[in-house]
Amino acid sequence: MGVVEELVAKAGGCAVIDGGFATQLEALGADINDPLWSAACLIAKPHLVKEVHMQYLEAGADIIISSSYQATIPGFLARGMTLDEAEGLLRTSVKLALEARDEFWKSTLRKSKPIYNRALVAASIGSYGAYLADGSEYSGSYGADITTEKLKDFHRRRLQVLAGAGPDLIAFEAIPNKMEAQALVELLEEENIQVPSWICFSSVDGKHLCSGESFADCLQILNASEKVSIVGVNCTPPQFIEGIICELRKQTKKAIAVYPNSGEIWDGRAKRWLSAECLGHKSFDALAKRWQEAGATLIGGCCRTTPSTIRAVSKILKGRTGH
Ligand SMILES: C[S+](C)CC[C@H](N)C(=O)O
Ligand SMILES: N[C@@H](CCS)C(=O)O
Ligand SMILES: [Zn+2]
Repeated sequence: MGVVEELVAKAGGCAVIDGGFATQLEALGADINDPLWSAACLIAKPHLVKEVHMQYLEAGADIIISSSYQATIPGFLARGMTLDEAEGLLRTSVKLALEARDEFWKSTLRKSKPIYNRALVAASIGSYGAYLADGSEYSGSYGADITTEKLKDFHRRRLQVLAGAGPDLIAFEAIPNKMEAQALVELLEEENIQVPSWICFSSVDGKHLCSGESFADCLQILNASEKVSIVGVNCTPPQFIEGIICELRKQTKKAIAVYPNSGEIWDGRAKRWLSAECLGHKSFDALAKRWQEAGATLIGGCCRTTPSTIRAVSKILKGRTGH
């Protein structure tokens, strides 16, 4: 059994992923209005990065995702760093998550009735659109010049460095189009990455990827790869998740991960969240139960969800929680 299957089994059939990372850094006072977004904290506020990981572990997350979503080598070079420094910061993102996991696990083992699982650390890799810092992870429009080869070149070194930093998983997050899915699958093969991966898409209509392309077409690409253990969606409004799980279930036998955002909408130009009516009478955790029943085995939250959200999700999915 692989590490993920083992964790899912230990968690009683559904593992809990953490919640919004960048937005929780912001809630703790970090300024992430920056082209590097949350990765700016790797330079300026690494202690806050670790604190957010700790908050999600305490809330009951079985999987924590590193702070590297928008941490890229070209992004750090544009900040005036050397290549060594840029690669060092990528490693630091994984190191901070591993340290938080290990410290939290050690403290848990000292308790007489441990209620937690030893969490896994997923190294985050955001899309090319995240690096562009213009909200294009929600449009999937990368322009006519972008090719699969260019996307592979963009992702290659970061993937090598993060995979070598000792995470349990690689989490490709908010992938908005089919070309990028193809590039990632080819890259995992070319680099012969041994760390299991998930590829999660973003959607703004609940029926297609953000680009308008079909889940069925993308799943065909992912199904052909043994390097991709888990498929799913993240940073997508919660009201669309149940329908997407049903669609994914038809298209794949791989495990399904879902970690939607709060339903608020990101204004990529103004760089702020706009409120939206979306949950109706249902709470996020009540929806999480339905996502489990629909067939997702890894469930958490993305932007604007918080440790309280994850505590409630953990409680409803496992009947137990942190404090
Ligand atoms: C998931 S979105 C809210 C991330 C932020 C975006 N890449 C930006 O920098 O504007
Ligand atoms: N893991 C990232 C995803 C952003 S869409 C975060 O939560 O900040
Ligand atoms: Zn998000």
